[in-house]
Amino acid sequence: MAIIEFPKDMKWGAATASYQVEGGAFEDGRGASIWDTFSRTPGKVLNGDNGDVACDTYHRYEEDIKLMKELGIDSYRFSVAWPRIFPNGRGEVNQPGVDFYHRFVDTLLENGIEPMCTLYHWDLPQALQDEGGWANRSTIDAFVEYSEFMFKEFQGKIKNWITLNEPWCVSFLSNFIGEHAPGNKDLQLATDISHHLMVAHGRSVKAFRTLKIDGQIGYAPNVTWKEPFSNKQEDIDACKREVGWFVEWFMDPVFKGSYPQFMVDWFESKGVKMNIQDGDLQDISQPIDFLGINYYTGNVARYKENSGLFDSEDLDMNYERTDIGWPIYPEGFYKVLTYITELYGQVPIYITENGACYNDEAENGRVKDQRRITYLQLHLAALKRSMDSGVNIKGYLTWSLMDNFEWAFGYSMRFGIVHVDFRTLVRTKKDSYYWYKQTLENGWFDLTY
Ligand SMILES: N=NNCCOCCOc1ccc(-c2cn(C[C@@H]3NC[C@@H](O)[C@H]3O)nn2)cc1
Repeated sequence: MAIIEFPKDMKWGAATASYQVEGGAFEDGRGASIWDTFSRTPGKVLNGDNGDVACDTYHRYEEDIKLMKELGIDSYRFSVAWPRIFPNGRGEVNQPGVDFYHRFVDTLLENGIEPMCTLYHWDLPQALQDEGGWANRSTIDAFVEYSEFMFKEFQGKIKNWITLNEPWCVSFLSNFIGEHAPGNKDLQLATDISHHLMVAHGRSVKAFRTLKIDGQIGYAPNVTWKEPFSNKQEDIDACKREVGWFVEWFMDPVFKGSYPQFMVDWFESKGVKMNIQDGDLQDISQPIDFLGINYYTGNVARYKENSGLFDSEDLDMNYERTDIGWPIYPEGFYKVLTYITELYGQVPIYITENGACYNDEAENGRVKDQRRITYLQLHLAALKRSMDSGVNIKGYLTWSLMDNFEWAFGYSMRFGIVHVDFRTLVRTKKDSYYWYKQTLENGWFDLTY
């Protein structure tokens, strides 16, 4: 037995994202997004799944907010579908789309739940992609126009803003590895996109400050941890490159005003050059109010010549894995959080995503997902350990409130503490929902693993 206790003022929440839960893909003037296109491209999404209906949150949000209220969360992280606001990415506003988010946010507030709004969680308007998408610097201007509209429209209602979700996924997973929309496989393109995303983030923060919006703003990179298999310098350096791809690449420009030279040099060795324009790094390094961190997994790794992008290989340490195949590595959570604090100081951090994929089904109105409870216990214990080491954690939002469209895995991979039957859309609270509810109520839990 070990009681893991958290500060009374810590914020607790849950997270989702527009394309993964909303549905209503063709309703009330919503424009197409790159994920509507990608999911309709044969072979890109498992079982040919798409977000046309998803969890139907577009119509069932009152039921979902009731679940949040019963859960007892302080904050709910959602994202706005850019093409619902600007069907063509810029210019004409789609008022019914704006009205939906007002109804949604008003209902959250009426139930005492703080909205945490992500402006960009991957559903880029297809009209912008048709002009090159994030590879085209004009998309930066479109994102600033969208940001400014949202800041002004929801001023006073939304006080917690996130510009970008997981820029690593938007740039490298989607344009180098090619697993996500739009599915390119070009390292130079992906690197250019990573830079344009960060410029868009910085200029959105600048707009937030210029408009004197009441509230706080940050962004939410996803991170991992790679522990060197040995003390050999080659193993240490290989892991530093792997972690630097997620941490320093997306955080040095914000907190230090420059890209990490060891990564720039490595990319140059792969034939990639940086295309930075005057003023870009000043824009990117606008001070932010908090850093969102998304963590799921990590591993032990070592140097292996000509293996992958960074001459590294993950080792099979026989760690337990979740149903999506990711090693369960809570030590990595502690390590990456303390590493970030060593690099950038005690930046206020919200864990904006952490959770596990387990595909337990509902039986007689119950979902026994004990493995998810164990995952959450181990990672919250690691989180508390990082807090005791000086990491400035302000809140924890689990991914996800409910099972949803898990991108290229479609509906086959379940991350929710609420089960969704995608045939009937019936929601069923899992055992982990009740465990999380109790933990939020107490502000502590008994680590029974
Ligand atoms: N380390 N080297 N990797 C190189 C090889 O990568 C292969 C695949 O990589 C990745 C990395 C990360 C992810 C990922 C998924 N989620 C879950 C979503 N988060 C936002 C929310 O929408 C959730 O659905 N978060 N992260 C997927 C694949």
